[in-house]
Amino acid sequence: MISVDNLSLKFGKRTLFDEVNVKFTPGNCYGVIGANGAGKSTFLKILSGEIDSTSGQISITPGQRMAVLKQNHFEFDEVEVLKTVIMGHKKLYAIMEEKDAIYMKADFSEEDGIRASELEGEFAEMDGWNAESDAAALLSGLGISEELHYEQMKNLAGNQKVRVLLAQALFGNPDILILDEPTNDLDAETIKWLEDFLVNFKNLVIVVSHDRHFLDEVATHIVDIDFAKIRIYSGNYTFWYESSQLAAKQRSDQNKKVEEKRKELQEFIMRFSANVAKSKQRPRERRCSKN
Ligand SMILES: Nc1ncnc2c1ncn2[C@@H]1O[C@H](COP(=O)(O)OP(=O)(O)OP(=O)(O)O)[C@@H](O)[C@H]1O
Repeated sequence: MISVDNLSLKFGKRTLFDEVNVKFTPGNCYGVIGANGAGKSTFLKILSGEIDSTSGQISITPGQRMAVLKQNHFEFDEVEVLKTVIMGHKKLYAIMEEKDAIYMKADFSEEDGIRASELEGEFAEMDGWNAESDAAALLSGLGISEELHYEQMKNLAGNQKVRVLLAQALFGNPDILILDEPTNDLDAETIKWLEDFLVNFKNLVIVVSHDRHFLDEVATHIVDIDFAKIRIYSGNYTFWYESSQLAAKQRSDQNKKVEEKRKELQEFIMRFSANVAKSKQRPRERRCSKN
């Protein structure tokens, strides 16, 4: 779970977020929407710890692993594709590296043996033996064919890199998945694959997307960023849109009624004032006629 308490962010004189209080709970997929420049990407960066808020607090359930779709397409240029995906699970990857370094040693000591067996235990617990096949399955699902799995990232086209980085974020069943515009550069078939993946994903997802159809398919809740406030609504995008249209219509009908009443009252006051003025004039007219 992620809990956001009294979060504010200011850039110079501009307040991007003002005293935001929201909670994101496991099992839900939150689709983040808002006008261009409302602060969607910035909000995800605060949640993932990439940038700090001006005030307030973000609390994440201890021990939960967060995976974030990387935006820098060149970060892993010198790394093999399959390895890039596995690197998405930092702890598992660190264990693999340490294990390999020990086995490469020419002078393998008793301590090395003890450490290696500890690492093997942790590796097995994390389902490490399936890491490569899981990573390969994700890549294939995202349209990266097997002959590219052992290529370096720099040899891939831009739209292929995006898919590998997406596989990296999805790898290893993270507790919290943060995705900013994941459908960019994906074809319709791959978007469908991602929709199915997210619908079946049991943990917490927070996703920014301009793709309304995608949000309709995956979102269980809508997070609306508007005028420095953040509100969460249950339901997918269409449900949110129709509810907000209905609410806007109800507000507009209500405003019309209030305006009609105000006009009626104004007319009444004018008529009343005119009558009072007339009645004040009459005795004077009478007095004038006597003289
Ligand atoms: N480091 C920064 N310093 C100053 N202003 C910033 C900084 N980062 C972001 N902003 C501003 O904050 C606002 C929100 O940016 P952000 O990218 O989060 O919006 P967004 O809702 O994701 O927009 P879009 O839909 O266009 O991607 C923008 O006006 C942006 O220029």
